Amino acid sequence: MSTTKPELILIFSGKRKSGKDYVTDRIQERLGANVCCILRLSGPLKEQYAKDHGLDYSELLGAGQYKEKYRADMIRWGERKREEDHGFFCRLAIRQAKQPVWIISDARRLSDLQWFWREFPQQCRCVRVEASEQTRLQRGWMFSPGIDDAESECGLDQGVQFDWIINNDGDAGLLEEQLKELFVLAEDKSGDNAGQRTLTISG
Ligand SMILES: Nc1ncnc2c1ncn2[C@@H]1O[C@H](COP(=O)(O)OP(=O)(O)OP(=O)(O)O)[C@@H](O)[C@H]1O
Ligand SMILES: C[C@@](O)(CCOP(=O)(O)O)CC(=O)O
Repeated sequence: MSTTKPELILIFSGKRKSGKDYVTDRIQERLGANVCCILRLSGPLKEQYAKDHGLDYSELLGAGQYKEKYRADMIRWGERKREEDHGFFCRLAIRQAKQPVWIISDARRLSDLQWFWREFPQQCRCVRVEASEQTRLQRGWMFSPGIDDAESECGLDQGVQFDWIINNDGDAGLLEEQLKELFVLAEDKSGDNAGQRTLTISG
């Protein structure tokens, strides 16, 4: 499979309604879509799941309640695919990526991180988005047994050395402050030295 080699990969994780999409959208707005793309591991998963089950793919991608009706079954469906091939969704997610900075907005499992670290040992940085339970409840989260206590939500609670932990309980100013270092790194990596080399993904 052919893609374009990135200069920096920011791998985001965080609990439901912590604000992964919100924070990564803000970063892309700041860096610009020519420099930074947002890649969702759940994108190809939801696309195929929607086709197989006659569902609305764009609704599954959104922040509303629609996807929550199907979440438990989507998790099981995706885990069956991952058991056969750990890198299955990672490879699909990066297919079209051309920008020097990639944001993976929804890592959930150590196997996702391991795949990226193996393929791109120099480029990966891990970012955790955190918000209190109270904030997440206000954003529409409700604890669901079998989801919030399972690997999909807890797989990266231990065993990862995060490069940044972003608290997303506060206002825009507080968020901006916490993203400063990350912007400096991304702007540095996407500057003059941002190469456009082609690489081959194995496996
Ligand atoms: N800092 C913030 N300020 C205002 N609204 C926010 C902020 N962070 C998140 N939100 C809002 O909270 C809701 C959930 O955020 P988001 O969809 O980014 O979370 P998520 O972690 O991607 O959630 P999930 O994985 O459950 O889909 C969205 O409606 C989003 O706009
Ligand atoms: C099925 C799944 O990909 C849903 C992710 O949805 P979202 O990122 O919370 O919108 C979660 C998983 O892969 O375990």
